[in-house]
Amino acid sequence: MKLDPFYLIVDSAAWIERLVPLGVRLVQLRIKDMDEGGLRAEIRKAKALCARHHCQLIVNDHWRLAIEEGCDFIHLGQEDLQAASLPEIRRAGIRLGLSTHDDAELQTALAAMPDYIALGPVYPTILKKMKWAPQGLERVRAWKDAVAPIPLVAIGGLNPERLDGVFEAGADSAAVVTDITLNADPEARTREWIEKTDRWR
Ligand SMILES: Cc1ncc(COP(=O)(O)OP(=O)(O)O)c(N)n1
Ligand SMILES: Cc1nc(C(=O)O)sc1CCOP(=O)(O)O
Ligand SMILES: [Mg+2]
Repeated sequence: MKLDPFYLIVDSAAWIERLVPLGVRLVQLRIKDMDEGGLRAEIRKAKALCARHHCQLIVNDHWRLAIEEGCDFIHLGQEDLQAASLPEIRRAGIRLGLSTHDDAELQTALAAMPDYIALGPVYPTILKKMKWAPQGLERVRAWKDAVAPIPLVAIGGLNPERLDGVFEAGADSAAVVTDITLNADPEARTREWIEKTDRWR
C-alpha cells in the first residue's frame, strides 16, 4: 500500500473543510474529549468531505465509531490497541495504522500486521507531553529496516525544512499537526507541504 508523503492531522471537520480542498490526499481526524454524538457528527462530516475531495481519511482512537460510520482506515496507539478488539477491526475490513516509540512497541505493532507503522516523536513536539526523547533520523533508518515492506510514518516536530531528512532516512510519509494548524497562514503552509513533498510522491 502506498501512503501519500504528506499526512495532515487535524482536530475537527472544520479544519478538513478548510485545508483538504487545497490538495491534501491523506488526513487524520484526531479529536480528544468530545461526547459520542459530537464525535459521530465530526466523523460523518469528515468522511463526506474527504470523499468529495479524493482524500484518504484516517480516524484516530475512535475505532468503533469509525467502523459504524463506514470509514475504512483507523489509527491506534499502543494503549488504544490494548483496549481495542483486533478481530473486530479485521472483520470490519478496516485498515489500521499503529504508533510506536520503542523496540517493545515495535514488536507489538509488527505482530498486529498493520497497514503502516508510525515512529515518533522524531523531533521535539509541542502538541503533547511525551515520555520518549526525540528519536532522531538514525532511529527512522533503523525503523525502516525493521518494518519494510510495511509503510513507515514519521511524526513529531516536522516542518518543511525537515522533510528531506526524514524521507532520505526512509520514511514513506510525514505526519504534521502544529506546523500547519498553529501557522499564521495554514493554507499557505499546507501548499508549501504539498509542494515540498511532491518529489517523494
Ligand atoms: C500518524 C500518527 N502517529 C502517531 C499518533 C499518536 O497516536 P497515540 O500514541 O495513540 O496518541 P494520540 O494521537 O491518540 O494522542 C497519531 N495519532 N498519528
Ligand atoms: C500526536 C503525536 N503523536 C506522536 C508520537 O510520537 O506518537 S508525536 C505527535 C504530535 C505531532 O504533532 P506536531 O506535528 O505538532 O509535532
Ligand atoms: Mg491514540
